[in-house]
Amino acid sequence: MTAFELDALTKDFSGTLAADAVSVSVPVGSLTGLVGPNGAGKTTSLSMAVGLLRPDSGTARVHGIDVWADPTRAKAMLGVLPDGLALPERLTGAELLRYWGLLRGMAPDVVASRTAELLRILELDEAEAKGVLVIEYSTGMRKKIGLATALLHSPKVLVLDEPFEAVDPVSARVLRAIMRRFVAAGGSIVISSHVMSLVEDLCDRVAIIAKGEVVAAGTLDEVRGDGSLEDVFVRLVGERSIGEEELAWLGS
Ligand SMILES: Nc1ncnc2c1ncn2[C@@H]1O[C@H](COP(=O)(O)OP(=O)(O)OP(=O)(O)O)[C@@H](O)[C@H]1O
Repeated sequence: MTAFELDALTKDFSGTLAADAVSVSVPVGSLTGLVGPNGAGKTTSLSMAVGLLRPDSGTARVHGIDVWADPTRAKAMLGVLPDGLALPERLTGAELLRYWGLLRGMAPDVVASRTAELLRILELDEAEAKGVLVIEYSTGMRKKIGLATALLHSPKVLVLDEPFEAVDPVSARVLRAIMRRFVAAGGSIVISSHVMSLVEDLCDRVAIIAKGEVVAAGTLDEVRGDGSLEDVFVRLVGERSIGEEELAWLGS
């Protein structure tokens, strides 16, 4: 069964075809990695898939529910960590989560207990005790509180755009453990990442996107064959080297 289906999602930004019929299937219980070079169309595709950016054409379905035709039901099943998350910043992490949970119609006592647990597991509880506001958070702390907002309502599908960006190695382990726990409990995840080793370690499926098109997709083993994911990525996306004469002024 498919948890999350991106079906021919297309977006043209005044002549830039950022996503050209992007189709990606995320089976239930899978952890799917979306990889591709800068500007490939990952954020555009994921934003359309979760209901943040209206596609020119194509659809996205969460457990069969169309994200754009039935957003309320679809979004109840989605937990989203967008790229460059805009958060209300003059709140502490706990205040932000309470506000987020109540907006979603959750019971206040459930919000309170999950908030305390998430802050503790994500090691944001010390900052909370000192009354640190989200505006004062580091980039990695912002990722973590963003992930907490994505998890709070116990969604069925997590969509995480660059979840490990700026996150320290200890916290990255915690994030990986949370993701594995989520999948073991029957959830499904799609992440975008530039870190191939991490995708190989964490994901069971992968889609490579380049210039707005999916150029390879399948299980990790199907996509990488006998080589590494990085080898396949570079082969499909094209290598770029620096010539002898380029940047010659550096160090002169
Ligand atoms: N709001 C926008 N208006 C115009 N062009 C856009 C907009 N958002 C993205 N683009 C363009 O669409 C293309 C895909 O961008 P996108 O952010 O989806 O790539 P990405 O794969 O997420 O890149 P990165 O890995 O650098 O985050 C790029 O050419 C980008 O310049």
